[in-house]
Amino acid sequence: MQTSFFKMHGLGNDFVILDERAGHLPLTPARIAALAHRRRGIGCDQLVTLRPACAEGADVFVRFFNPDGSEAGACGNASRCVAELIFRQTGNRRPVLQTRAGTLPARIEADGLVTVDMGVPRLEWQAVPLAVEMDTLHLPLEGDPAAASMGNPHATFFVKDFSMLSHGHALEHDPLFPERANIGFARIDTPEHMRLKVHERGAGVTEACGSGACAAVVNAVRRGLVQRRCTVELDGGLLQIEWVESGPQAGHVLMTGATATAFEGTVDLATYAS
Ligand SMILES: N[C@@H](CCC[C@H](N)C(=O)O)C(=O)O
Repeated sequence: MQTSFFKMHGLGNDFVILDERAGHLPLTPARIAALAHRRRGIGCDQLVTLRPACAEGADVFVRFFNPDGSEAGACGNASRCVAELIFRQTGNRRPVLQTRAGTLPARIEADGLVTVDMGVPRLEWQAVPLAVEMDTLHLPLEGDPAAASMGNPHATFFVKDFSMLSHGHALEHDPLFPERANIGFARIDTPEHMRLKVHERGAGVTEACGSGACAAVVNAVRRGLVQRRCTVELDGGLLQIEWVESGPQAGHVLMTGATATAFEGTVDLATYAS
């Protein structure tokens, strides 16, 4: 079964994008993991599928899968890549993406960067989710992280260096996080600039994590460490994040950055584990 795909990335956070708008593909967690494998498959941080939208005003329904086969409610960089793809296919500079985490309006900027409105962060312990009732601004873990949901669960540690990165896997699986969590390590350089590395749930350390950047800025603002507009420097490049204070988008988190297409191809799904 020959299926065409796009290979795109946002700051080196890379995606295989499969189009299911003309019919569902036989994708299982095992097949997704096989396709995402770096040596035996196409290789990606997330596999993304496009289906016809059913939410009013949305152009496409987007789903995100980690290389371990698990599904994520949100993926910021993949959302920006899909917005860019829809723009290329339709000329629409303001595509709207339906995701499990909500309907996300996007915008292709005049300079080619792509902005996605990631919606309003959820800060209640049940929404992250956390295992028991607690203050999401101070989790009872060594290093005093804060938690937030951007449609997927994040914990942010504020650090002086990145020596804790190797603890990412153990922290992802900490019993505090019943659905596991993406673990960010943020070094605050100035109130307008932070350096961030993220161990992603189901994927490991990636070159960039868009939802992780949004969560890090939200948590840093809550701690009084940065301004609501902040540049986040990831291994793969820069994201501009704004947690909007007032106006019609008040409370929403906007993320702007570059996207790129690496290549397009076809793959025979039948040759991958079902
Ligand atoms: N790369 C992402 C996040 C992908 C999903 C994440 N690993 C999860 O399981 O929640 C991004 O750019 O946001």
